[in-house]
Amino acid sequence: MSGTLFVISAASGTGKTSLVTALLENTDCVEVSVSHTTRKPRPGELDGVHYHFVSVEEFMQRVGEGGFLEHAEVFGNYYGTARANVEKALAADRDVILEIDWQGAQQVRRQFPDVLTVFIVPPSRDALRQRLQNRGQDSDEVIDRRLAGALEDISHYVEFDYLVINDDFDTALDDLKAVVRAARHRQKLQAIRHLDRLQSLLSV
Ligand SMILES: Nc1ncnc2c1ncn2[C@@H]1O[C@H](COP(=O)(O)OP(=O)(O)OP(=O)(O)O)[C@@H](O)[C@H]1O
Ligand SMILES: Nc1nc2c(ncn2[C@@H]2O[C@H](COP(=O)(O)O)[C@@H](O)[C@H]2O)c(=O)[nH]1
Repeated sequence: MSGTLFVISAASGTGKTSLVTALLENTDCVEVSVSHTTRKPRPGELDGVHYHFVSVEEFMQRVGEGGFLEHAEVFGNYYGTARANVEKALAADRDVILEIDWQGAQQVRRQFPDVLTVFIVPPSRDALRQRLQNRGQDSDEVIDRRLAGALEDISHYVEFDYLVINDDFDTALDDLKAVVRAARHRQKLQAIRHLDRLQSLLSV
């Protein structure tokens, strides 16, 4: 495998989907893995695009078959990353982004020691609440539950390789792009891609 695997995590509402969407618009050779979830679609969410929306029975069957690279329960719903698509993309030298929570990130780290993990940090609790409210897709009860979960999410920041503060959107996007660019220059990957050049430079 020579593509780079990225995990991008954040407390719900911080802006990771917005940042990843903007990143994909002008970055080649990177794709985002579409997760499976038992959560019901929000208005405007499409099956196969935002998530693969499945029943609890179907989800559990896939778990039993070992079809998920990682899976977790978040806010009372199940979420998981299909193993096959990720492994295929990495083998084709494509970078893959997993937008998953800290529980999933822990599982991925154990299987892919070279994974690069990024935690997106909101500017403040008030800003996070405002973003969840402005998004207008969750009831007040769900927003309260997501804010309560945010503290647990944020307490895991120490486990991540990079922290990006999403206060000003464009600054955060630039920071995320810089992480992706730097990852592509890691010695281990560059040595594989430029082996002929390196051998020729070193030949006597
Ligand atoms: N830097 C920013 N400043 C202000 N608003 C922002 C910023 N980044 C994102 N938002 C807005 O915050 C809301 C939440 O963003 P988004 O849905 O991308 O969050 P998320 O982290 O992916 O949440 P979830 O995990 O619940 O899917 C959206 O309405 C988005 O437009
Ligand atoms: N462990 C995983 N977590 C996932 C996955 N897909 C999404 N998520 C996380 O769930 C919450 C809530 O997402 P929402 O779309 O319902 O707001 C958020 O933290 C996501 O990062 C996954 O495949 N595995």
